[in-house]
Amino acid sequence: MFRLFSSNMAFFTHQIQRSFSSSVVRNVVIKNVTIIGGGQMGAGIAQVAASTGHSVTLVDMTDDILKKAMKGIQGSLRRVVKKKFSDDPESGDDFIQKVMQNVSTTTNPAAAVTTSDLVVEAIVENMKIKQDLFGFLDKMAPEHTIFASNTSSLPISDMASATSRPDRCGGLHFFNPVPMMKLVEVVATSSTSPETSESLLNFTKALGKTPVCCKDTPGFIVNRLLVPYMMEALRLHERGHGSKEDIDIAMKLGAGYPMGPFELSDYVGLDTIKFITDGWREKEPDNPLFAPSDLLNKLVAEGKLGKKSLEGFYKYSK
Ligand SMILES: CCCCCCCC(=O)CC(=O)SCCNC(=O)CCNC(=O)[C@H](O)C(C)(C)COP(=O)(O)OP(=O)(O)OC[C@H]1O[C@@H](n2cnc3c(N)ncnc32)[C@H](O)[C@@H]1OP(=O)(O)O
Ligand SMILES: NC(=O)C1=CN([C@@H]2O[C@H](COP(=O)(O)OP(=O)(O)OC[C@H]3O[C@@H](n4cnc5c(N)ncnc54)[C@H](O)[C@@H]3O)[C@@H](O)[C@H]2O)C=CC1
Repeated sequence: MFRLFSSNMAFFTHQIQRSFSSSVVRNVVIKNVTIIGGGQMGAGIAQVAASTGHSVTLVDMTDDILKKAMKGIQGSLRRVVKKKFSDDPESGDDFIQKVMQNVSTTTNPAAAVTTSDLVVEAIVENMKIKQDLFGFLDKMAPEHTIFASNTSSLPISDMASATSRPDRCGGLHFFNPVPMMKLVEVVATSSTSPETSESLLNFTKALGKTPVCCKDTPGFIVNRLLVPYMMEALRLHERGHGSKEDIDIAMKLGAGYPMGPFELSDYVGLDTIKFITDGWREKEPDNPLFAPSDLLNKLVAEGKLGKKSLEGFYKYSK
């Protein structure tokens, strides 16, 4: 009887402590956000976080890249306010100014994380480089800081294993273009604590996005379906069964997609798609969904990476 009572007491005490500690964690509102990588995704995430009142530090390797990122954010904000403040352009200008004031830039990641509540990693899709970054930042960031990766395809748990805080690591997978796309996949590994997941979910809602919860499986939900579709479109074209233009028109007008698979691949970046499929093929060499494409390999080898290099499947002007 006593044993039952004491184990019940222990259970209730644990529950009380748990609800107390999780409510404390829940009350930590993410305010200071550090974004590592100011490319197309990092700049977009910085823009949305700054637009929703967060204090953002954007980190990249050179000042020139950061200048380009800030210019991109300003250009994208202009497109947003043109719609949002269509009958009040002065308020639109004020909004842009306020948002830009919420973003600072640096090439020093160690300094950038010292007051950070959340770090969002959006650098190149390479596990070794991401692990090195996570391991380094782990030593620099405060105890409470949550680390999130925007990876398209790599296991979050492998990045978390480079840190001493796997319970405070998770995935925040945004979609391109970040200011327009409503979804964020919130990824929990088997080590991610419920409090971390909840903080990440709350953060995505504060950004005005719709989160879905994902397990730490290859491609989460969207890319596990989108990447095989895109590779199948490539193979269809390589077999000579359709021009890229016709395949794009077909999927837009026949399936209601806003972009066809070749347009979307150029938009995302052919190097990123190659990184993803090469990585998945290494793990599942016999899976025909991840079979290589000569055309994709050739374009990437030629530096034709899509819209960002002004040529991929199609040509683009600045
Ligand atoms: C291949 C799969 C492999 C996956 C590999 C990894 C990738 C990932 O991990 C996950 C991903 O992100 S997958 C990609 C997800 N994104 C998509 O599917 C985008 C599909 N496209 C669209 O939704 C529209 O074309 C879109 C919204 C982009 C543009 O809309 P429209 O087609 O109507 O064309 P526009 O005339 O250019 O734009 C209309 C208005 O939208 C606003 N806008 C667009 N881009 C913007 C941006 N970047 N910033 C701010 N506002 C923007 C804008 O109001 C624009 O009007 P204008 O400014 O007057 O042009
Ligand atoms: N392109 C897309 O549509 C999407 C990409 N992603 C993922 O987001 C991540 C970034 O992708 P993108 O923005 O497209 O790439 P990107 O090539 O446009 O930008 C990457 C940026 O990271 C910087 N960088 C690289 N290593 C760094 C380091 N150690 N420290 C600081 N900065 C560093 C680069 O200088 C570059 O500016 C990748 O993991 C990708 O898989 C996720 C969703 C969509």
